[in-house]
Formats: sequence, structure tokens, C-alpha cells
Amino acid sequence: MIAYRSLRVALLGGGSVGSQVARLLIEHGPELAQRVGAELELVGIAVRDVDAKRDVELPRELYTTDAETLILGADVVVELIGGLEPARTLVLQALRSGADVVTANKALLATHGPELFEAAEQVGAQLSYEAAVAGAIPIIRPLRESLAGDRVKRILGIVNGTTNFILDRMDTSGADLDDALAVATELGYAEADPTADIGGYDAAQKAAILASLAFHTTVPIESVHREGITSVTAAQIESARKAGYVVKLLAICERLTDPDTGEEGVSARVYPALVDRRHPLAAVHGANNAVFVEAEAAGSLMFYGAGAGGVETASAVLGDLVAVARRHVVGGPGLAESTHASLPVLEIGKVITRYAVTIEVTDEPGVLATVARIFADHEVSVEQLEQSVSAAGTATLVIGTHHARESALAETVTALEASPVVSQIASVLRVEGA
Ligand SMILES: NC(=O)c1ccc[n+]([C@@H]2O[C@H](COP(=O)([O-])OP(=O)(O)OC[C@H]3O[C@@H](n4cnc5c(N)ncnc54)[C@H](O)[C@@H]3O)[C@@H](O)[C@H]2O)c1
Ligand SMILES: N[C@@H](CCO)C(=O)O
Ligand code: NA
Repeated sequence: MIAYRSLRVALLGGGSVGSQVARLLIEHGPELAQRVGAELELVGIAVRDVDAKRDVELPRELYTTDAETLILGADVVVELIGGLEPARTLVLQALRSGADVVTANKALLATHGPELFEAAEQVGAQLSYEAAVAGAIPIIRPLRESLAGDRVKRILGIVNGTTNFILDRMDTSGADLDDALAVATELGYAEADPTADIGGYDAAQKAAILASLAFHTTVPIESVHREGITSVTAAQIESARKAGYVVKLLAICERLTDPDTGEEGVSARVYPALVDRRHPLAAVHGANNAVFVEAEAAGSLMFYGAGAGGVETASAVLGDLVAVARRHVVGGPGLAESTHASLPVLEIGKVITRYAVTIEVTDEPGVLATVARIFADHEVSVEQLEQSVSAAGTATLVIGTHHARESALAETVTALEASPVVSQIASVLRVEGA
């Protein structure tokens, strides 16, 4: 029998993820000890209510409501409370005491990441967060370690399971947003208040985390352009399907050249976009997540799987826990967050992508020429045009553009709206993944 030293693990939060982390830590204790070279001793679980009813049965004496005392003397603190406070204060306390911290808290990292990483670096502790983006899917460690020698050009992520479920349901059944959301709620994917998911806030937090890591640059959550799925209609999805596209809520992190200065910058943005049905991201169904990474040398890589779920997310948390525990055994400082590139984060107007614009026009001679002139006047080049006669005297035009600057497209749309030949702009969607 090998006599291992023991590492004290304090768990903050015993909910969906926390309870599974605790269960697996207890059940797989001996095996994990061998992998780490030290025993992982779960010293307690901080919760709001010790007597709350729980799905996972664990020894009652593990529970406490006193998180501050629990973290004293811990070697590793696992934060699974969620939200900004008290999570921020507790994580800072833990790091300043020299403990390593593992968290799944995307809101905390996207909002207070720099402060927390600095606190960790000051004492040589490590802050790990694989579970914060795309749950069980390994994406943080691949970006941080496997691709550390490469140059990431672009990340296209389906990082919110609830909205992917809703859009997929709309695509496969023809349902409208409200009906698909109702199914997502019934099946337990969507929260009672679905704003964070359908408003794109959750995906924007993940975009900020991914962009910071991929581009070695601090990307504040405020600089992430965010549009949710609330205005996506069944009609948009239907016409996308007919044209060979699917609508996906994408978190996009991209290295690009500032069109005004010629200097390198980055963009982080979240919006529903058209994706070609032949693109690997189009095959991501239900509540699954996938992150498509394009790197200079590695080419295209896709990371796919369960982006949420208590036990699935616990897998990522335990992976981090084993890694930081090994470091405790071996010694040496934790891996600091790299922000050396410090690239400017460019506003949405400077992004260059493709667009599909659907407009309703009066069906008269010269209308097409007028519309084409508006695009040309704003230097937006038309790649494809499809016309169908919708009702007497009106026609629907679906115009696909070549790559164009977002600000030029916005000006084109404003000019179209003001034109007497245009009765309505039915839809403007970006086309991504090409
Ligand atoms: N559930 C998922 O599928 C999933 C996926 C990825 C990431 N995450 C992240 O994991 C974290 C935890 O999520 P969850 O779904 O397990 O949450 P949950 O609501 O199920 O659990 C939260 C736990 O924290 C405890 N808690 C709340 N306030 C507290 C306080 N002030 N002091 C002590 N304990 C307190 C609660 O008692 C509960 O045990 C969040 O950051 C979440 O974003 C969750
Ligand atoms: N609400 C999130 C959970 C994981 O962050 C989702 O739907 O993907
Ligand atoms: Na992950």
C-alpha cells in the first residue's frame, strides 16, 4: 500500500455540478490518488442550505454554510456556486491564501478574469476553468496548451446548448421560437428565466473567455458584440433551409486587420448566423455544443460534445482538479494567463463578413436596378440574387453579398429602408463559416 500525502479539497456549491464532483471524487478516490500521487480529501461542501433536498446522497457532515472557514487551509478550492458574488470574494481569498482554484463560472471569468488571474500569478497559484466553456468538451486546455505553439485565426463556437436546441427544433419541425422555447423549458434545457441563453449573454461570456485565451489578449465582456436569437423567425429558418443553410447562434472570435489603420486586431461577437449545411457545425444538433477552431498551422479542428449537464460538466472540473493537484505534488508555480499580445478589440462596424438580405419591393421596372445601385453606392458587392413574386405588385429579393464591411452593410440597409421601392427589410443575417 502506497502512503500518499493528502491534499485538502474544499468544494463551494453542491448543486447540479458540485454534487456530481463530490460523488465522483468519493467514488473514484483511490484511482484519482494514483493518478495524482496524492490523496484528494474532500474537506467539505459549502451550500446555502445544509438541509436542502438533494438528488445525490452524500455524508451530511460534509455540508456547511460557512464557505469562508471551509477554504482556510485548503490546497485546492473548487468554486461551483456560480454568479459574481460571493464567488469572486471567495475565489480571491482562496488564491491569495496560495490555494489553486478550479471553477466552472463563466460569468465570473468574463467579468473579473484579469483581477483573478493577477491574484493567482502573484502567489504562483493556478486558476483553471475548463468547465466554464462548453462544459465537458475539452477546449480550454487545447487552446492553452496543445495550440500554444500555433496561431489561432478564428473560432466559431456553438457554445450554448439551449439556443442550439431551440434553433434545431425550429429547423427540424418548423416550430416558431416560442413553441421551441416551451419544449426546451419542458425538457429542462432552458431555465425558468431564459434571458441569459436566448439573449446571447451566456454565449458572449464564453466568447470573451475564448477570445482572451486564443489571442493572448484581455477581451472584456463589454467589448463582445451580442445579439441573441429572440428575433429569429420560422420564416427565416425556412428560407435558410431552402437555400442550403441552417441558422446557428455562433460565438465568433477572430483575428482581423483593422480596415482603417491596417493594424492587427481581434473581434469577439455573438449572433445568429447562416451556416452552410455542409459545414461541420451544421451537424451539431439538439443541446450539443461544438467549437470549430481554425489555426494557421493546424488547420481546422472541431471539438464536439455535451456543453452542459451536471455529471458531464463535473468531468471537466475533475480533469482540472487532477491537473492542479499534480502540480501541488510536483511543485512550481501555476500556469499564468498569457495576455502578452494585447491586441485591440475591434468594434462590430470593422468586421468583414458576408450577408443575406431579404427585402420586399414593389414589382415594377427599374426596381432591381435601384436596389443594385444602393448596394454599389455603399461598396457592398452582390454575389447572388434571387427574386420571387410574393403578392400582386410585390416581389421578394434575397441578396447574398460578397465579403463586406459591417458598417457598409449597415449603411446599405439604412438606405434601402429609406428607398420608396422597398416596402420592408424582412431579414438581415450574416453568413459565416466560409
Ligand atoms: N449545470 C450545468 O450544466 C453547467 C454547465 C457548465 C457550467 N456550469 C457552471 O457551474 C456553476 C454551478 O452550476 P450549477 O448548475 O451546479 O448550479 P446550482 O444552482 O445547481 O448549484 C449552486 C450551488 O451553490 C450553492 N450556493 C449558492 N449560493 C451560495 C452561497 N452564497 N454560499 C455557499 N453556497 C452557495 C447552492 O446551495 C448550490 O449548492 C455555475 O457557475 C454554472 O455556470 C454549469
Ligand atoms: N445555459 C447553458 C449551460 C452551460 O453554460 C447552455 O444552455 O448551454
Ligand atoms: Na470545456
